[in-house]
Amino acid sequence: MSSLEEPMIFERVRAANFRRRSFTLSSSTHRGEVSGRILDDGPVASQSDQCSLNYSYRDSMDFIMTERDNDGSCEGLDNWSRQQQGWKSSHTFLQRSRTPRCERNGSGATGYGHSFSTLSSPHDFPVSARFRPSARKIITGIPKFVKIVEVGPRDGLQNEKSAVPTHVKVELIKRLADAGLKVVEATSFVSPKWVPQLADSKDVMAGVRSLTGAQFPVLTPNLRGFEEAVAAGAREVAIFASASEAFSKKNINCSISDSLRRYEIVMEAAKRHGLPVRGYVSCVIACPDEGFIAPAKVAYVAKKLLDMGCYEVSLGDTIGAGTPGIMQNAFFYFVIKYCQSGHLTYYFHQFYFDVYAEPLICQEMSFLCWRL
Ligand SMILES: CC(C)(COP(=O)([O-])OP(=O)([O-])OC[C@H]1O[C@@H](n2cnc3c(N)ncnc32)[C@H](O)[C@@H]1OP(=O)([O-])[O-])[C@@H](O)C(=O)NCCC(=O)NCCSC(=O)C[C@@](C)(O)CC(=O)[O-]
Repeated sequence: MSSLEEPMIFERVRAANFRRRSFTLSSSTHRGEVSGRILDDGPVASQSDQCSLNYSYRDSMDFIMTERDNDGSCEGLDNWSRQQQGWKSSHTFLQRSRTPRCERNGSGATGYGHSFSTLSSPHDFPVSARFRPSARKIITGIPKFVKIVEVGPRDGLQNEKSAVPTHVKVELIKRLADAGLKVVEATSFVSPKWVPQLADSKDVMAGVRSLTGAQFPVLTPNLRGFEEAVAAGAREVAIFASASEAFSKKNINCSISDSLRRYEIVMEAAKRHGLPVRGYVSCVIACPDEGFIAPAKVAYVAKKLLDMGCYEVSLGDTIGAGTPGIMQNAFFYFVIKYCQSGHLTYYFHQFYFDVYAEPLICQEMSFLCWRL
């Protein structure tokens, strides 16, 4: 067991904070309503299946099920991806408000401090009988331990309106590590035109390079970022793709497929340097522009990242759209099914906790759901 895999008493977390409460999720965009309860010991209790989905979510699932290759590869996903080009969910969000978490000079954006109505989603669509046992197994099989990846110094500070002085960032990182966090994402080596808040990444790394007892991965969007990160002393990097085309373009100014090609190059360089690479997939449940994202798209991008060599892929619920129902139903089963050899984590934001578990943990963090 590595130092990252610290046991955490999950039952205690649940018992202390998951309050029983009722909720109703409804949508005016389609005649759907999903209702249920968040239970102390499990997620959604019931669903009223009145959803009328006007795109073939089930069909896409079946397609992938049948197209999966005998050797376990996911050529079927590639086929599906090609066939679905231009696919758009006809669903839209009902958003009570959408307030970008940051003002940026450029158009790069991932910070969506959302507060929106949760709707019945394609992910809430009841899974067919043959999926059910595995889905249950996934839910009951988690987790023996929890891995926390603290991303505040990076994801948090990238959204600050005013510049945080470098020494304050370094002190924050030190204190987070002192508090026992074993992985603290320190900064990003991205374009300062896009994220001016993290323009001091080299100096931040200089301040934390000598720290021991924790890992300090950094985000690298391209080869240039990777090389600068290595020169600054980074010993682990992360690459970040998206399951949403719109988000990919807004965040890193390229399509999903271009980003994957770019990351292949970063990965090759990382292998030469012997550096571990973590992967992110943003918008795994929903995108602020595209609406709900098909799990197949998520599976496709996650698998690509794992295949190219990421030791772990974090599934980013970027705008906090995940609900217990979504988790219980097709979504994770589906993604896991096609990333069988991989290691997946669930990346959620404080929003999730606010809604479902009180601000138990007041940091954005990744949550180790299961090990495959
Ligand atoms: C990817 C690019 C660079 C493409 O940006 P671009 O404008 O398409 O690329 P470019 O190659 O034309 O470069 C533009 C300028 O940036 C420079 N440049 C180019 N690369 C670098 C670099 N590495 N470091 C420093 N500078 C760089 C480059 O030299 C050039 O400078 P100029 O010639 O105009 O003076 C840009 O879009 C970018 O930096 N985006 C980063 C956006 C970002 O950091 N978003 C937040 C992180 S992702 C996230 O938060 C999601 C996550 C991980 O938390 C999970 C979740 O919640 O979903």
